[in-house]
Amino acid sequence: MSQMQPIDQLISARWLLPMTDRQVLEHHSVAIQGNQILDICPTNTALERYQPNQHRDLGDQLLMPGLINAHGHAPMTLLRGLGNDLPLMEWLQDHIWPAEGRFVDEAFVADGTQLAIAEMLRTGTTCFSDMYFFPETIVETAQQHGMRIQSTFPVLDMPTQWGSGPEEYIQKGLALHDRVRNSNLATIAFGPHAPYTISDEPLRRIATLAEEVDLPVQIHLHETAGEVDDSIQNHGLRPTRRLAELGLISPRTQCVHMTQVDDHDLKLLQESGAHVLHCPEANMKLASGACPVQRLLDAGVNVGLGTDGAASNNNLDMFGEMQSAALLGKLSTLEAGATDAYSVLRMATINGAQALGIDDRVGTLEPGKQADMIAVDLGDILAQPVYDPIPHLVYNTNGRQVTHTWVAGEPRLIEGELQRMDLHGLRERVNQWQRHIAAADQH
Ligand SMILES: CSC[C@H]1O[C@@H](n2cnc3c(O)ncnc32)[C@H](O)[C@@H]1O
Ligand SMILES: [Zn+2]
Repeated sequence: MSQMQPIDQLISARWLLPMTDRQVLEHHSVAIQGNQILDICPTNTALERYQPNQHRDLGDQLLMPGLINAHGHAPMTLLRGLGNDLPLMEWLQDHIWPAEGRFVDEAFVADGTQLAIAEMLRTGTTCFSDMYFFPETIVETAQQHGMRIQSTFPVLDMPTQWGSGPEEYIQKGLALHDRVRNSNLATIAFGPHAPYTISDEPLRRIATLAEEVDLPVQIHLHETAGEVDDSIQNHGLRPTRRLAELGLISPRTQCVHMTQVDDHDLKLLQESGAHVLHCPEANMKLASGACPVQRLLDAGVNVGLGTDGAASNNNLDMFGEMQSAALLGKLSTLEAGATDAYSVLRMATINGAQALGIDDRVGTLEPGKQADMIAVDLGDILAQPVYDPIPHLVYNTNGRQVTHTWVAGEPRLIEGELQRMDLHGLRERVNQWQRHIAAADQH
């Protein structure tokens, strides 16, 4: 008789979506050893082949890769709902930047990040990219709660609570990179805020350093038509062209928003291998515009998906974001076939991983990859019938249907309950922040 192989965990479900192609596997299991996927096979075979330390049979649920929120500002959960129904610059200048100037410190960043992590783990996100002040605190909080992160350290011309100017931001960011270079969960990237908050000289320096140290660069780009017009006035160039001339449009570049794309911009993106990160809900809420996602995908540009911060969304639920991406893509082109459900699921998984440069580790369920996975309950009567799980996930599902979340094989959400997080203490601190911030916003 053949020997059964001892393994750490076996997780079985009615449906399994590996996201390596459009297949939906039925009655399959994932075998996990340590933090990695060892095998994916029919459950009958798995039960003959493996002797798991723990076997979790999820019944009428679906297993898929954890979602990758490729752009956001985690601590801004504490500013959720501050300044609504306003365009970008009014929202930033009259509400957000004054509140940040007054309240952002390490405690604000730690509490806001924990709140964001609670929401993201609860709604199926296993990896997030972040751009905010005090990235050291953000990375530490993500590591404490076992979440995968790309932390992009901000670089701007002006001084903030975190630093005096480009030189100090870069020096602190690179020191953070040095500290986490061996981490399994955290990677670091440059985060020049936007073409309108940083001048040519530091942008050129970032391009050189990113190449030398081999780090990605994430930047808000072409968020509004106004940004493009201002750049033409101030620099004689559209922002993407300006960045390209400074050496900053390359396969390591993650361009956030891109609601304005002319033929020349498209060519620059296509030929450089730069990535686009689409944030449909923030773009709709601030009336910034619509990123031409299908046109980019058709041209071979990799497009990931992000929520942006909770202050312009106003949640971090990537299921809602997928639905918005699919619907906005159709409305803005008047093509029902645009941004189809499978393409949007790819944007929220493997495309995000590619943009962040971690697709060798996450983004699909495959042997050898990290066990970053989620289980989604498709059994509720309100979700019946399920003809095809792929469109069902995009058009019917919301983040609260996520029942389990694993990061690197560790369960962070079990049967809807966040593990190892003091939600009571967090709620008290968030209430305190709200009282202080609301009082200041009225003056
Ligand atoms: C430099 S840290 C991040 C900085 O970005 C601000 N921010 C949040 N959302 C947006 C957006 O959509 N466009 C531009 N800037 C944004 C945030 O308030 C921080 O100041
Ligand atoms: Zn943003």
